[in-house]
Amino acid sequence: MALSINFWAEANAERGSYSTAGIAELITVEKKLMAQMADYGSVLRKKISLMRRLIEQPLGTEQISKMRALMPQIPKTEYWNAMQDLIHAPLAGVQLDPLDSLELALFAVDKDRPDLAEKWLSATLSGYQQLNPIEKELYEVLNVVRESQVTKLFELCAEVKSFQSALNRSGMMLPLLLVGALWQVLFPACGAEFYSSVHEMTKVFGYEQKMLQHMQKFVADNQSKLDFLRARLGEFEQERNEALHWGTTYFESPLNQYLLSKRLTVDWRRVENLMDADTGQKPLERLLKLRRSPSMPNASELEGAIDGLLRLQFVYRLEAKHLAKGILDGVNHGTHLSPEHCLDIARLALRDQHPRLAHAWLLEAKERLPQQPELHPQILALLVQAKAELGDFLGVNGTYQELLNLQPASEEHARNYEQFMRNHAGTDGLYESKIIEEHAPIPEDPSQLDEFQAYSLTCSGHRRLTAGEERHLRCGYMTETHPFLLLAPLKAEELSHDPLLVLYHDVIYQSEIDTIRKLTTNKIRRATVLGTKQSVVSNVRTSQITFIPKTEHQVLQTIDRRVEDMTNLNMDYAEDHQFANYGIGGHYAQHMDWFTQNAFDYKLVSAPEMGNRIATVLFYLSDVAQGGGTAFPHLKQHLRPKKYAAAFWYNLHAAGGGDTRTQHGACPIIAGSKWVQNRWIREFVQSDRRSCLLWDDSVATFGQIMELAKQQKAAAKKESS
Ligand SMILES: O=C(O)CCC(=O)C(=O)O
Ligand SMILES: [Fe+2]
Repeated sequence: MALSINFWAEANAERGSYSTAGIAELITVEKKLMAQMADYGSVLRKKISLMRRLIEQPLGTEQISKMRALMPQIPKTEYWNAMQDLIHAPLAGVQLDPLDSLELALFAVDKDRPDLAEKWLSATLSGYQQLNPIEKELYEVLNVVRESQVTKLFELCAEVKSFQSALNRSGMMLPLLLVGALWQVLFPACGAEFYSSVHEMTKVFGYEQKMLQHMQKFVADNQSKLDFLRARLGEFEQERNEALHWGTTYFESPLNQYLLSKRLTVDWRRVENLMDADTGQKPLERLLKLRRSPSMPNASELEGAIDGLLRLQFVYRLEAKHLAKGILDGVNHGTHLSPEHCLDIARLALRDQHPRLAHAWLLEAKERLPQQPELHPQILALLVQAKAELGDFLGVNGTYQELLNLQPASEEHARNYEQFMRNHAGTDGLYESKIIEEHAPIPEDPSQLDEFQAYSLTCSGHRRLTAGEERHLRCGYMTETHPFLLLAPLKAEELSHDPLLVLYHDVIYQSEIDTIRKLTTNKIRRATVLGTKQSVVSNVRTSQITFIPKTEHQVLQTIDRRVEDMTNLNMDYAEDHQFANYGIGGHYAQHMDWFTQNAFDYKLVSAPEMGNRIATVLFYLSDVAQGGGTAFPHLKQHLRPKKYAAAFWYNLHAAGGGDTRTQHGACPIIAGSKWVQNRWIREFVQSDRRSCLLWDDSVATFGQIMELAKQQKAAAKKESS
């Protein structure tokens, strides 16, 4: 262009006026000029077509696919390290593309650093605002950076920040949201069984919060995509309606021709690209990563949760109708169960030989049928089974009728009903109705109780000492075992004389508990019990435990000195400190702490040279909102967990044999979380502390015990005189 203007200027300057020759010359010049222009035009056309190709090209797909192919080759750790460094980098002087800043912001969100995420989101926004309109549109169409999304992310960061500070305030697990950096620490390799520990549950509860955020992001991304598509749809429809309205004259307008071709080329391509885009892929990947983490409860843990619920129901004789409304032992927890929940629980109850409980849950499921009518046949089919097991044959008959009315075409129901009628043909019971109680009646004669029943009834308070039996027990201050106790006597409450069971109050301090909580963080694992030949995970004991040697912290040695005062036993011969946490439904069924000969034979006992567990001291490191006591069925004692208290009992007879009357169990937790510490003191060498009897007092007759008491009394009298 510059060339042609100069040309004209030069021509005019030289000639000054237009002569014929001048005009002829001018025409030649004009021809040259035209040729130049044609050239220019072709250059321009080329440029335009190039630009069009550039614009119409599916944006960067080739490069993206090449990059994607390269991605797996990039060493992940280096990439993460680089990102890690970058998110902390100061912003001054850094001019990043908004896409890059957004990537860093998301990385920071992933690392639970909402503060850093906010910094990078601000950079994203300012970068975005500096884009020209075409670039902005490009970003929008590609759905990579949108102002509205960035704003939403800002809100998310603020939410995460307030959630974190709320957790800090409530003293719950602090690193709940620090998913990225603490991934390894938080996801122990053995996997966590969340129902067995509230501690674990608070952790996965935190992960669920993250999952919700990913889901929100997924919905938001797809929403933006749909919003864009819906807007285009509206525009296209409107243009088509106009065209239809005008008929063929519509295409006579070059403008309309242009609009239609533009739509069919560029606009539709954009729409296709967007429809084809993997919107929400990233949040989906993050969600999947969380869901696949070993901490996530799996089907067996779901069963464990139901198992825990059924245990609570059985042990505390709770009613399904209350449980389904969220009322646990009189306390309303504000939860409501659906027919499907009730059915799931009933199915497991039936499988685990709790037909009474199954029956009650099925009635609850039936009551709620309007919510999920499609479950009706399944409920009735299970009800038939439960009623049959409980001998309510008239009920079975009626339920079959209901089922056949509901699904008259079902050959299976007809076959089962026929079979049932054949089996019971001619029996009177078929027409007898039976009232089914949710819980079996409590036998009047305690000798009829099996061990689990006795333990359960002790937990629920149905089995306890009479006032007469309690009369002999004493409370008081203990000062004997150490001179120091004269200054700070131990508050002791006697719960049983023989075997000795004492509850000490205020024998551990909050500062010690705080240290213990720090020592046990991330160490607790699902507890096992001794099987016949090995230690096994079992529903008999659903807690999480860890052992810590006393050398690990001064506080453990201080506690042991106190235990020595409480028991007058030599703490050199004690096992490592055991800490346990029980979650909702968590329990430890009736057991004895002492080892059987079998356990010694199979070498299941650690440090067997120290002998058997002569005594136990059980510290309560927390209160428990509901349930979670320690039940001694033989002693008819139920100890409510009381923070700072500790129970002490001898496990062995004075002659060394295991005392079966020390059988005890940790009652299931209804609500709350229970922390305890076990000190298991071994038999060797305690002879100077608790003298061994030469005769076996475990098989002593009443007469022998009376004789012994008499001798001891006489000896004491002699000593004091
Ligand atoms: O947690 C309790 O109440 C009892 C625990 C217990 O008996 C044990 O760990 O051996
Ligand atoms: Fe125990």
